[in-house]
Amino acid sequence: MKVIKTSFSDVFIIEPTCFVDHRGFFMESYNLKVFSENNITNNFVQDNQSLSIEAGVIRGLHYQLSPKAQSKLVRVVSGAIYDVVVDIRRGSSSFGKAQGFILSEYNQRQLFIPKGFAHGFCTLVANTQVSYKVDEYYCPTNDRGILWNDPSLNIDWPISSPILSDKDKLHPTLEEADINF
Ligand SMILES: Cc1cn([C@H]2C[C@H](O)[C@@H](COP(=O)(O)OP(=O)(O)O[C@H]3O[C@@H](C)C(=O)[C@@H](O)[C@H]3O)O2)c(=O)[nH]c1=O
Repeated sequence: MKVIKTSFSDVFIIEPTCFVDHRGFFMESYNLKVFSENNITNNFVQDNQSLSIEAGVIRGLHYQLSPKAQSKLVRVVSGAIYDVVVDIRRGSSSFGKAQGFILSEYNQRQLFIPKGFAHGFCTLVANTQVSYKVDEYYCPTNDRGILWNDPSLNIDWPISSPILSDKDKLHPTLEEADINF
């Protein structure tokens, strides 16, 4: 299992070692010891999974307000996504900066996202299932979002007319958003 740095000092790509044989493959999708050795010491308390039936579904950009902020460990069980993080920590030198990563069933890459980032993804193929661990329980009253196509974020989404939830159509821009980290 490799832990790879990104342009954000505390966002990491995790690359599990995949053992392939004539039956298929085996991999460890999570290993507490490896994470601890890399100073990722979150206590994950909930596992989530979503299915998006179509390519071109965007979910996000989501976060939970402090004290219910969540770190996330995201992976793709089937299909592929363009996974995006946005630094929303006021005072951070990278506040408002976004970065995207391809996670897929083929590269088996995972993304570790610390508290203080908004998260969203676009499905690149039909029937994409995303699974992720979080280190704080879902809290609807602290659930917040930022508009997926906020022009200030310059996110290079692979699609211009995505399929969105009603909730995700109505989020504010980062400038207007309710943020406290
Ligand atoms: C996120 C979540 C939702 N729900 C419920 C609320 C709602 O009725 C239904 C669907 O919720 P949503 O529309 O928010 O699901 P979705 O748009 O898939 O939300 C997810 O998007 C990605 C990008 C993330 O980063 C996740 O943390 C999460 O916010 O599931 C839970 O019960 N527990 C949870 O942890």
